[in-house]
Amino acid sequence: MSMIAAFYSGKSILITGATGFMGKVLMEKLFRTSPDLKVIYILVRPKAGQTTQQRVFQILNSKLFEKVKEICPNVHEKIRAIYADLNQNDFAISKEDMQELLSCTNIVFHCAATVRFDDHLRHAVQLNVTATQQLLIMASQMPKLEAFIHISTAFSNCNLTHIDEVIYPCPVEPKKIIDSMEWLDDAIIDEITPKLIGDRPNTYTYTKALGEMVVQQESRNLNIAIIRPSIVGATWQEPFPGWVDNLNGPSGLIIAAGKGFLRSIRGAPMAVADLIPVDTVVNLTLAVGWYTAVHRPKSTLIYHCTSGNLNPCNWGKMGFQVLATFEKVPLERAFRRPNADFTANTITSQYWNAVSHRAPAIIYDFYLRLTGRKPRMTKIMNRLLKTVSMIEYFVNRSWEWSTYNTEMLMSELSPEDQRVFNFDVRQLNWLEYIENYVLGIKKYLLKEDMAGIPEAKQHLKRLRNIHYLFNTALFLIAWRLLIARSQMARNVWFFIVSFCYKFLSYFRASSTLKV
Ligand SMILES: CCCCCCCCCCCCCCCCCCCC(=O)SCCNC(=O)CCNC(=O)[C@H](O)C(C)(C)COP(=O)(O)OP(=O)(O)OC[C@H]1O[C@@H](n2cnc3c(N)ncnc32)[C@H](O)[C@@H]1OP(=O)(O)O
Ligand SMILES: NC(=O)C1=CN([C@@H]2O[C@H](COP(=O)(O)OP(=O)(O)OC[C@H]3O[C@@H](n4cnc5c(N)ncnc54)[C@H](OP(=O)(O)O)[C@@H]3O)[C@@H](O)[C@H]2O)C=CC1
Repeated sequence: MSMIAAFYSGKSILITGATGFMGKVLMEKLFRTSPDLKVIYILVRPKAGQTTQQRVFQILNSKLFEKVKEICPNVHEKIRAIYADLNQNDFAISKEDMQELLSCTNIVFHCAATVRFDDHLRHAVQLNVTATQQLLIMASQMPKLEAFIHISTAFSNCNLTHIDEVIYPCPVEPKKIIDSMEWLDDAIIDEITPKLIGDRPNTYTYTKALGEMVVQQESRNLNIAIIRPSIVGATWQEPFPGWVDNLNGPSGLIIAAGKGFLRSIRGAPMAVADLIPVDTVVNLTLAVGWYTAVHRPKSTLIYHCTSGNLNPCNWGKMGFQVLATFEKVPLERAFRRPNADFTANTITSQYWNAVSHRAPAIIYDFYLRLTGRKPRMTKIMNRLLKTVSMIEYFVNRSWEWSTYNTEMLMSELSPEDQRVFNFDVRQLNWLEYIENYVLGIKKYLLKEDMAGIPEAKQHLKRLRNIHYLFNTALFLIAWRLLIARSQMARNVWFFIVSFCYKFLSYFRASSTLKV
């Protein structure tokens, strides 16, 4: 019997960010392994025209929850969706709901965050810092609380190269930042943002670091742990391999490469691609919840959920395997044949941006205009290049995260728990994982039918022929222009033509002689 699964039985669990990528997988695993848990409270806001109930209904009826519904048929009754907006005071939770949350919750998993790299500092502070502070204040009023697990990111200290499982202070106190966001106007915040984030690349990593400081400062006598995952990718094993449902991290760029939009990224092929499957993060999170509640460590422990130091993969290898998979299972309606690379040189990268990204987009838009349609490729390409510029920081460097606490926890688990809540990334086969990731993107994210693969391959063949035709035409035009303008080119042309003529005459003469 799994001790961790048994621990969650009968428990009331509060999850923030349950509608997000990680939150959904966390809920799924909890229901699948501990179907006897009492209730999962989730804080949900209405979104995109859907009420909170409709959103929950959609999640429970998704492919991800298929297995859960077999194991725990009354899963609908065990989820309590509570209307909440983490940007509001007291999260806009009603008095009755708040009372229930405060009096019943045993474990809190705080996953909600804004993960946008370009979010305005005010908004990123509100969600990643102030909301964390408010949730901790709420947690301190929960008499039955056994553990509070905060999800941070391994990149909260990405300004360092070696990162230990400790909280590193930021120069300005989070409380001062929170206060200042209340009275500074947007223009001033824009001006001071680069100074505040310092040598971090964006507001996301900065506010996640502030969030950790808040956790430390507001911890009081709570049992708290922090988990720092690196770049979270599709599922490795559970509930099935390759599940993913959003464009964050590598997923959007893998699609862009598969569709043939993305041809080159300025990145170091040998830099460590510190990906971590989402089910691995969730397994560690649940194990940490159990350990924190049962063993009550004296201080707040931080757990790095990373792959680089135990089982490293690099960007070059990852890119190669992504392309190899697209050879076998191409995406439908690609713009060009998938062919992308990491290039460490800035000038080469700018060259490829002009030749392989911008120029084809301009040419295609020109073609759309000619055929009476609305141009759109330049806009798509600008968006893609913006995304690429934002991730460049992360694909040009390698980090070393110590994993002392994570390894300690692994050794504390029973063999059964090590199997059911496996977070040993040393067992991961990267080539297999990346292939499943790419297949998962095709199936679960793009919802493409596998029956369409032959047609997708035919389409790629047509694109290859168009590519050859286009290049030949381009060469001939360039050559024609060159010989019209340069005596030297004309001489070379004359030399080649007369050489071919002589060769053919000699060949014809020798074959006549033989007869
Ligand atoms: C060479 C071989 C190639 C093989 C592929 C290999 C890929 C390697 C990639 C490496 C990736 C490395 C990533 C490192 C990240 C490390 C960071 C630390 C990890 C974390 O802790 S947090 C999780 C990461 N967070 C994110 O990924 C969020 C990033 N997204 C953003 O910040 C914003 O969305 C972005 C990119 C700034 C765009 O903003 P904006 O222009 O305002 O656009 P919208 O967000 O409103 O979206 C508009 C439109 O674009 C679609 N979209 C959104 N994100 C992506 C994306 N990543 N890729 C492609 N398309 C994206 C979105 O759905 C919208 O579409 P519509 O159709 O609805 O308009
Ligand atoms: N994905 C990754 O690569 C990594 C993620 N992390 C961390 O993991 C955690 C989960 O990330 P992930 O699941 O990928 O992120 P998602 O963007 O998929 O999910 C974010 C969640 O936060 C919720 N949320 C955001 N704003 C509000 C709000 N105002 N009120 C209520 N809920 C809100 C979202 O709700 P809604 O659906 O309504 O928008 C969603 O459920 C985050 O803390 C992130 O920093 C760490 C490392 C890497």
